[in-house]
Amino acid sequence: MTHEWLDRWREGRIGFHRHDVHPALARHWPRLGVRPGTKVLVPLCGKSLDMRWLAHRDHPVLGIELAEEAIEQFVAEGTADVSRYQQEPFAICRQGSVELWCGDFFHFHIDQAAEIGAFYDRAALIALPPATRQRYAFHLAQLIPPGAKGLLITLARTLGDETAGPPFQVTADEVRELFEPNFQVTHLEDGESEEGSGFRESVWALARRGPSI
Ligand SMILES: C[S@@+](CC[C@H](N)C(=O)[O-])C[C@H]1O[C@@H](n2cnc3c(N)ncnc32)[C@H](O)[C@@H]1O
Repeated sequence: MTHEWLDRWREGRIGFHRHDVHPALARHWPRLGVRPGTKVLVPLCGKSLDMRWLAHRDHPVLGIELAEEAIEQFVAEGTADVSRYQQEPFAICRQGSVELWCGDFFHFHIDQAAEIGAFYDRAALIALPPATRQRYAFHLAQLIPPGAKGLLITLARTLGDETAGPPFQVTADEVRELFEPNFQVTHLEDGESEEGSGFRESVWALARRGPSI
């Protein structure tokens, strides 16, 4: 799967990338009550413009992305100076208040997550095959401190093979199964299914519960 993502970026097969800010982020983030200044973790971030939206609202952003191409494209599309440094095994690229960590999300360690106080997942969970999603939910719970909140956007298929992907369908039952052990899970909305897209999005607010994991 790792190589497939790198191939996609190299070949420009990035249909998942949006050229605008996700409307559900703009609509729901302000209602989560995450304080300005809180650092937001964006796992499997691609070169999402949502990170700039969060940064403009005074949130330092820490994105984690496997593909160097994605990170280079993100900073090339920005205007601020870029600084680069290393925190093994990640190569980090900082532009303004957005830090992009190039490497595998599952290698990102709790010690590196010290300042994180919120998260945003659009097309991260649904990029992962079923067996990896449990690992993702557990890893996220390890990185997020009690009380921290996040927004999660999932997809359900309205057409075609329900097991195909990426993107993978993640049902409401699965969201609850994956996250309820460690998060309070609130369903916020089901989006419209865009004509012919074959998908319907769902938006969730998650709040990390006490220390048990
Ligand atoms: C479906 S895309 C979504 C990107 C972004 N969240 C967005 O909304 O545009 C999934 C991204 O996750 C990256 N990725 C996949 N597995 C990863 C992993 N284990 N660690 C970090 N990034 C990963 C891929 O390279 C790809 O850019």
